Amino acid sequence: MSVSSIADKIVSESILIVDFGSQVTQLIARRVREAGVYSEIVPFNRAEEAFQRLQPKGIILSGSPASVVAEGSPRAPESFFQAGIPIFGICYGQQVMCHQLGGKVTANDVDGEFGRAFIDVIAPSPLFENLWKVGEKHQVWMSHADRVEALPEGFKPIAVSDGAPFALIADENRRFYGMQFHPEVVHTPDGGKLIAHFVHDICGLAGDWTMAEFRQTKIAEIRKQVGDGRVICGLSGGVDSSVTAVLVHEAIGDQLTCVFVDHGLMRQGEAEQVVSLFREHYGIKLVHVNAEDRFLAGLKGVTDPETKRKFIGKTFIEIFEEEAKKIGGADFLAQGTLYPDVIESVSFLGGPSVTIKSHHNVGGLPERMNMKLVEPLRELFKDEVRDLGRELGMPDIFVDRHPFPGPGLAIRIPGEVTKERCDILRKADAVYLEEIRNAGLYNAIWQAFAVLLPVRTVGVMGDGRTYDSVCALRAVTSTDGMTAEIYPFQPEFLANVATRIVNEVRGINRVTYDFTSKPPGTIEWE
Ligand SMILES: Nc1ncnc2c1ncn2[C@@H]1O[C@H](COP(=O)(O)OP(=O)(O)OP(=O)(O)O)[C@@H](O)[C@H]1O
Ligand SMILES: O=c1[nH]c(=O)c2[nH+]cn([C@@H]3O[C@H](COP(=O)(O)O)[C@@H](O)[C@H]3O)c2[nH]1
Ligand SMILES: NC(=O)CC[C@H](N)C(=O)O
Ligand SMILES: [Mg+2]
Repeated sequence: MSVSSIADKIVSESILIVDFGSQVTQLIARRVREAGVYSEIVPFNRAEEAFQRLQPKGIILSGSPASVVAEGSPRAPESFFQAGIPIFGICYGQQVMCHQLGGKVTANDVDGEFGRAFIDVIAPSPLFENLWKVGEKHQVWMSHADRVEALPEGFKPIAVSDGAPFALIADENRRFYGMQFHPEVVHTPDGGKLIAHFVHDICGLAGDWTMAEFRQTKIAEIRKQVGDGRVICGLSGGVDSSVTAVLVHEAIGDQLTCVFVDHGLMRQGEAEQVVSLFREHYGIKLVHVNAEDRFLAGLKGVTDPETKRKFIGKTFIEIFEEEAKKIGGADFLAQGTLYPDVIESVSFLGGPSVTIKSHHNVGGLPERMNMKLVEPLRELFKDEVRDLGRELGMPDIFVDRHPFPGPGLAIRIPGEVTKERCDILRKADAVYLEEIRNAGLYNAIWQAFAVLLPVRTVGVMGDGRTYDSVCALRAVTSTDGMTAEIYPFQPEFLANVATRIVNEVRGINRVTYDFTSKPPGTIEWE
């Protein structure tokens, strides 16, 4: 198949997900993609224009914190119910569909159903043929207070629960389905299969969307967007920018120049590894900027976390500008922006959210440099980016790498950042990661690192007194970094790492483990 016909196919064989602001809308996209079908999430108030562009083969309406009966609560475009294509409403999505089609929804602020529930299947449906049978009970996950009291014409219940007589409803003629539970979360064990049945059996999509096709489509798109233009890409060696660089390079070759900024805040051996992989494996044009002195000079005496972050972000931008000028200017900036970074969630809380910490990113760059953005990973989640990296033949050492923040070790050294303290932290971090790798735990952990605390404590080594720094170890599991659980190491493992660090790293005489989940903690310490 030619590249352009693949692109046409992907766009025409898609599912449109209408976002009403649920916390878990992204998971719907995820399940659809797992079923081998391309999908896009759009906020409800922009859904109509997205429909025109995509011409989807099915629509999924998400949940919402809003109540259908509240004044001004969101609605699906009326035209969707006349489009002649299947619709799948989840929770609020079911309620809003029933409300708009003439059913009745009632508000309930007293109690609701939150958490695990069971549904009884009471009628057959093509939605779950070969999956569920009449008379069976299935576990689902509920999170609602409002409920549908009367169904619109044409609908009938096909499963019921104690709290929701209309747990699952269908209008088989129009191919409209609604459910009070959330099939997209893992606590609904068959939920992913139910969504797969909807996109395959009800919408008639083949489910042959693959990373190989995605790669070809993106390459075609990048070529079309960039033409003969010049592109620069900030390369950190992290998963997102590395995959972006390799993909863009495959599309436009030498028109791409990568800029790796070594701010002296990298982990042990990291700068050398990034530069050699890219120079040797890929022959990608790569500018290696050694800016350690500049960053450390600017960080001298700085102890406030936000001041550190802002200085580092600003200096990154200055360096990108300088490097772009040296190659005669660039028309485009390639960035590894991922789906969780771009989702335009619908805010019901009013007002902007508070700044917890200023993440370094190059978001401020394009406006100032007048460069257009090339963001081929915008639709993907992190693990899908890893799949794409593997599809591109990239080695595991890049693809499976834990995320590493742009400001690097500076935000893992509370207090003043000096070269000496960076060196101490680099050694402790390397021991910790080596032990994690040796124990075969690296890929089970989302992110692990050491932090060097500005606290000195007393110890005894070789019968002598020591008075040195404390090192904290952190390891978390997560899916997107927004929430995280601590990794439950065996005590023996941590004791062994602590012994090695205290013995091998001069300057550290005590090691602690951080047991804080996110929230209330954040993953990084600053
Ligand atoms: N040392 C660096 N040199 C050049 N660009 C960098 C550097 N650090 C970060 N960046 C830029 O900032 C972007 C954001 O960093 P971020 O850490 O979110 O992504 P990443 O490093 O590519 O992937 P990962 O999340 O796996 O670490 C990167 O994609 C890259 O373009
Ligand atoms: O590129 C980045 N620039 C930053 O300034 C930054 N701060 C935090 N992180 C990473 O984001 C995830 C969530 O981190 P927090 O819980 O500390 O906010 C974790 O994976 C962090 O490592 C950053 N990444
Ligand atoms: N999860 C949801 O979509 C909830 C919908 C609505 N807010 C309710 O409480 O019933
Ligand atoms: Mg990174």
